[in-house]
Amino acid sequence: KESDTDAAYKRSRLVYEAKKNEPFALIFENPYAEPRELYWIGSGAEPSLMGTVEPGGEFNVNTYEGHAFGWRPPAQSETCTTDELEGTVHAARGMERHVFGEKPRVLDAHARKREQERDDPFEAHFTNRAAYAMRLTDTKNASRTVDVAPGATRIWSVRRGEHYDWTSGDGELLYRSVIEFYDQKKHDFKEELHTALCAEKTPPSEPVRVAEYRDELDGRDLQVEILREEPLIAYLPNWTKPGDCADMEGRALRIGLADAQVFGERNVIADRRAISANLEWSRSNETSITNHLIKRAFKLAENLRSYDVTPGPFQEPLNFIQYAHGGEYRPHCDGVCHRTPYARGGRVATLIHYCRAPEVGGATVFPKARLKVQPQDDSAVLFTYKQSDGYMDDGNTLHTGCLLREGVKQIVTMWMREDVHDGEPWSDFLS
Ligand SMILES: O=C(O)CCC(=O)C(=O)O
Ligand SMILES: [Fe+2]
Repeated sequence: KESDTDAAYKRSRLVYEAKKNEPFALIFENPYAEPRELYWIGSGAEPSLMGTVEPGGEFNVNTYEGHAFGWRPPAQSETCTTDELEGTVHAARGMERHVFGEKPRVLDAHARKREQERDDPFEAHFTNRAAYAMRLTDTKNASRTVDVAPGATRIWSVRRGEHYDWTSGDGELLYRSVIEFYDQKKHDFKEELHTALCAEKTPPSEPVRVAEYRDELDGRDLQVEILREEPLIAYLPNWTKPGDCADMEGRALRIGLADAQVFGERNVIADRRAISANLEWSRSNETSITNHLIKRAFKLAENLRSYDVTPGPFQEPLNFIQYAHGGEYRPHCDGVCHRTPYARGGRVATLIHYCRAPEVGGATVFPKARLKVQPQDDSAVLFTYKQSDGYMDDGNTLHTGCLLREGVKQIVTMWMREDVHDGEPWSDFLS
């Protein structure tokens, strides 16, 4: 007599075999600039033409597990033999789409389910972990709003990519929950180190001393407002000249501003909600505004911290960043900030140009150092994280771009590295 386990196994094999023989949909995509002919390679002598796929176009077929397809540029000859094909692929369940020229991508059952579910609604728990009442609002539907008492949890149906705002009793935006992926259930509002610093009631920090700085490159006398000595955090009023920022903005817009890095499948990013473009050192125009600004900033760092930093194409590109309402850059260090020895080729300092100051919110704050810089047009902030003892900072340069409450904020971030040169550019030191 057959055991239950054997019977169950046989049944599952039968279901599997049956499914295997069911047709499924497969989309072919032509990424090339010219059309491609799509062929089915059956058991016959010659592949048979299914149709022509236009540049960027798609072609749907219903096919079966293991069936073969091929493609080639059109009008090579009236007939087609397999060796005239430019590429071939075997259809597999879970393939769903095949891009000519690319490796076949077959999703296993689990990945297929995930893919389908990615944008499905699910229930998320929003908990107010602060000691005061907060209001929660769906940013794509402002009438969907609810008060959340201290300690209380609200359960809402949400989808990946949505944003939910937490505002205080007086209507100030304090936190934005971002639904980064399907089934991310827990979304808490809690006071973080930077919350109070970022709030409007906290004024910008006063300098501990003001230093005079002679900018030899432009023949200008500038003031350096030292907010902290070691690691150094300094505010630089009037750092850029009229036209400097407009030039960098123009370059960035010509390149095109795009979302911050995309990490594999995780393409909703909560930590840095802004669009940006890299501004490279200009090799064709050595006296470009960007190059000049880099030279000026490096001189300043050399002067204030005796850093051995050399400007040039071997340094990282600048990053033009634009924040809109609700944008922010959550707390992070630009370099290493946990008191380890400086490693050759690493970042030692950051200079942020404030090109367009936000109207409300959008300060840069340093939670551990408890400092706040409120951007003004054409000012900048410089902070250094390689200390004079050769060790890195211990967290005082941790910083955040606060939530932008009104207006637009445009900055240009510059990083400085020691020990980089033409033979060993910055990209050699990515770990
Ligand atoms: O937007 C800001 O104020 C901070 C930007 C920042 O931290 C960065 O670009 O690394
Ligand atoms: Fe940063």
